[in-house]
Amino acid sequence: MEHQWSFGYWYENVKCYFNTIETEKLNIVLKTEDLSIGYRTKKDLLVVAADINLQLYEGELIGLVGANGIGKSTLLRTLSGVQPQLHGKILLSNKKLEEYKNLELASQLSVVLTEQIASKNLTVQELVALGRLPYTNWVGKLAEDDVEKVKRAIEVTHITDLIAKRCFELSDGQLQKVLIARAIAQDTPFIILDEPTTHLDVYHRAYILKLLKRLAFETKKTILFSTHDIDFAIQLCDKMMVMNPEGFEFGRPKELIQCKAFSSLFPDDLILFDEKTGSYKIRG
Ligand SMILES: Nc1ncnc2c1ncn2[C@@H]1O[C@H](COP(=O)(O)OP(=O)(O)OP(=O)(O)O)[C@@H](O)[C@H]1O
Repeated sequence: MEHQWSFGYWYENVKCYFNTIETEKLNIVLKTEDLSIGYRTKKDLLVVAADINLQLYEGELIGLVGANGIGKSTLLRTLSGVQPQLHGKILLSNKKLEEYKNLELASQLSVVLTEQIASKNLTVQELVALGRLPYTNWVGKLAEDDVEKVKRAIEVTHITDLIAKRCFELSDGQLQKVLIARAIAQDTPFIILDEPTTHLDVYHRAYILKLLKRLAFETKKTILFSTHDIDFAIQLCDKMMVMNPEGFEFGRPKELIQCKAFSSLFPDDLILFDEKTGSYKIRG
């Protein structure tokens, strides 16, 4: 097993872990210490991944990639507090995740997961406005600033023509954009999205990922998303996390290409990673 030196820790299961010096000036938004994720039933324990030591900084767009079933959703659900960790610590803005009260957490972290939403009877406008709930008074009345944030989120996600529709009337791709709009309206320092581009056409995949990139850069938000669009993620992300059966690799896309993180992600009988273009090609 190879080891990688990073911030004074040896990570047993990490082949490549890069965290370049300039990011040390920025605030750490999320930190995990010896995190294990998975599922506990009465009889069994399924450890999906262990020894996850991560530091995510403000203003970073981070893409999480890996093969089907490797544990991306499990990790994102654990980091969002939707399911408990098996072991280790998750610190969000220096405070343990489990110590947050619901409303306080909702002002720090917005989440777009793949689960079906319960509120499909709401109109698009109403669903996006729910993003402001952590900030409104007890009757849920929106102030001028809330209305402006909802309007802006609707505009930047290109869903203005959908606002009067009820959510059950939307296509999967349209609903995906609406959920992203709700997260943007929530205006939190940290955003987690599980496969935000799955149902989108190629133009809107690029559009949404560029929007997330701009949002991270301009508003210093930390945005972590999982994706199977590895090529786009390589082009746009500041950092990437590659999950594989041996553990994970973390760093800038260029650094990960150099340490062959993408080349060894899938069996090479069908596809090969082209380091020059940063994309997969079908074997001839
Ligand atoms: N509720 C659950 N209970 C038990 N095991 C689960 C549960 N949900 C997922 N798993 C298992 O955990 C592992 C990781 O699943 P997960 O959904 O996190 O993978 P993923 O990387 O998001 O996959 P995909 O790319 O296919 O969406 C898989 O082996 C899966 O079978």
